[in-house]
Amino acid sequence: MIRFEDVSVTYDGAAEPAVRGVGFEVPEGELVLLAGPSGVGKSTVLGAVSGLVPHFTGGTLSGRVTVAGRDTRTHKPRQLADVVGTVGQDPLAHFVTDTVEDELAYGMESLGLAPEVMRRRVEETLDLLGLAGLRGRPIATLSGGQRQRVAIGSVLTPHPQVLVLDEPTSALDPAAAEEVLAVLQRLVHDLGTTVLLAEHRLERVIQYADRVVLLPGPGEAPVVGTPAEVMAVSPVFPPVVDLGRLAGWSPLPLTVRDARRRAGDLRERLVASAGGGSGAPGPVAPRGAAARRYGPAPVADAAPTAGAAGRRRLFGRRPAPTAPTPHPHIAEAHSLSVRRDRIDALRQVDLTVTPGETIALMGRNGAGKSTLLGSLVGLVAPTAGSVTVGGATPHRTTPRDLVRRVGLVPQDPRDLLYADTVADECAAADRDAGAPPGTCRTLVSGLLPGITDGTHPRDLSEGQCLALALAVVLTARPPLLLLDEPTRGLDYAAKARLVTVLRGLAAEGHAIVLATHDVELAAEIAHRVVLLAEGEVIADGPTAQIVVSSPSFAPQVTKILAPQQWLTVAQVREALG
Ligand SMILES: Nc1ncnc2c1ncn2[C@@H]1O[C@H](COP(=O)(O)OP(=O)(O)OP(=O)(O)O)[C@@H](O)[C@H]1O
Ligand SMILES: Nc1ncnc2c1ncn2[C@@H]1O[C@H](COP(=O)(O)OP(=O)(O)OP(=O)(O)O)[C@@H](O)[C@H]1O
Repeated sequence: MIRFEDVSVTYDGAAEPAVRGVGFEVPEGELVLLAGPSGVGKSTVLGAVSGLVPHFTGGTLSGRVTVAGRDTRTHKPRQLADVVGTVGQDPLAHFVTDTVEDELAYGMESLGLAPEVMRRRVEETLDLLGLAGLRGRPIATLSGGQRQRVAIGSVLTPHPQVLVLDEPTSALDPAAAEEVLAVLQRLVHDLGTTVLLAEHRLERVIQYADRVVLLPGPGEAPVVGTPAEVMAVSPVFPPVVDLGRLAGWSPLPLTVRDARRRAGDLRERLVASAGGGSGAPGPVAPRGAAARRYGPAPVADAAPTAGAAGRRRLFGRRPAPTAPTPHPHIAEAHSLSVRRDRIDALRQVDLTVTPGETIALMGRNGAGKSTLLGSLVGLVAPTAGSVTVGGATPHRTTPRDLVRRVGLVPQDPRDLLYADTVADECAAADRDAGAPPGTCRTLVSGLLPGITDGTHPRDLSEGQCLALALAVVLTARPPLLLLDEPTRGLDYAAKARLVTVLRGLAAEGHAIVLATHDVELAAEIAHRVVLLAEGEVIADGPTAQIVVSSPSFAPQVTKILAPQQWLTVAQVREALG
């Protein structure tokens, strides 16, 4: 159904092709996962299927791409629209109408479908994607995940033969991601739809893939095979594979279920090695007041078989006793309520943030995470209650004053980027922060190598764009750092580097609050998880305690090794010595 023959794409002005010598085929009725590191060319490959590359992006495409027999170089995207439905990485760029219902109908209207068919399919899709409650809402008022669901719904309604999806679950909460992937699988199985999907969070998608096309590195030819074959050699792999490699399991398990069946011996080895040694490198306990409140391991909940030393391994180092320095809270919210239009986005939220602690805000799409971050940075004013950051009231503080207290990397990192080149953006960030020249650029390269100075931020891949926005904000080293979904578009290696940078900042006393659906990231880095539901805080406590007890928010390693309570592969590796 989709065929690539020796395809190379070179963007205008680029010294090297973005992808080179790509050849693979996707048969009708298969779900194929396109995987590979950030910036390796996944979106470029997807764009070549829908015709956006090169018709909209410019550049030259050599070789041949055909979809349902049509050559995408000689057919413009509009001439492929009856066959291919595409969702890009930026849902906002995708929308043509103003409301949810209109958006779901738009693609069908352009294809001239009968009104009764349109009506039925809109209703079906609203139900399938859990959008019924939002049907009349203006798209501009939706949360990030709600928008992503609408974008996916709008390409499903015309029932295209081919779906091309770029990180379709990047803004979705874990349960919503599972629902969307189950819907896609049903289309593949029941209607014979062909799906080509790029995704970084392989732990979410690998079990749905019939085959994987891996782009291992820039300009390298793809590796094509079954998920198990490709995962055995891939430079990007989910925690379940990482754990399988560590434990020497063969064949490698790809799902939590398969791994659990193999995990008996590993659990025994972990019990046997729990006798001695030092603590494990989990989220390192914060200093000062936060350490007193959240650092010590939650002893009562620790694994019954692991003993005291083991418990220390599971939950991170017990903090060294510190003098009781009076650390003021860097941010506080008291009975904070925010009403947006007619929506109660936050209800009576109480939150304190202490220097040195890293907090993960988690919860369903639309739960109020971005609104809470927006309140802390003055973008959203409280309807009732109060919020302060560094003693100031954010929405009444001038931006100049506020940047010394708090920095936000927003859900769409492009909102932060204004300059025409990466170099100019970095120079401006250094100037604004009063940092030595080169500070921002060093951070960019440290997070994601391979970004060139002269590139226009608009032309960066999703992960590259995020790395730049992160670097711009990190250059100012704000005492309170807010990150909204900071791992979209980032591969596992870039995520690990981000974790290192953030741990360093936390160790120096910066407070970090991140809104994330990435349970693996929360397990790696957060001392504390605050769970929101419908604008209310429904849980607030040490990460291990909150995520272990939740089927939605538990990371893969926790699920595999339960009832022992491990969070990350790094902890297991350390424990095995
Ligand atoms: N329109 C464009 N003009 C110039 N260069 C571009 C353009 N689009 C992408 N690039 C470059 O091509 C390379 C591949 O980008 P692409 O977006 O295809 O990667 P990706 O694998 O999808 O990345 P990510 O995982 O971060 O989304 C990157 O180096 C990027 O900077
Ligand atoms: N500008 C706005 N006008 C009206 N309602 C809004 C606006 N922005 C957000 N909302 C609504 O407020 C609620 C909270 O949205 P918010 O963006 O804070 O959620 P979130 O937890 O960050 O979601 P996601 O995980 O999808 O990013 C949602 O119901 C959303 O639809």
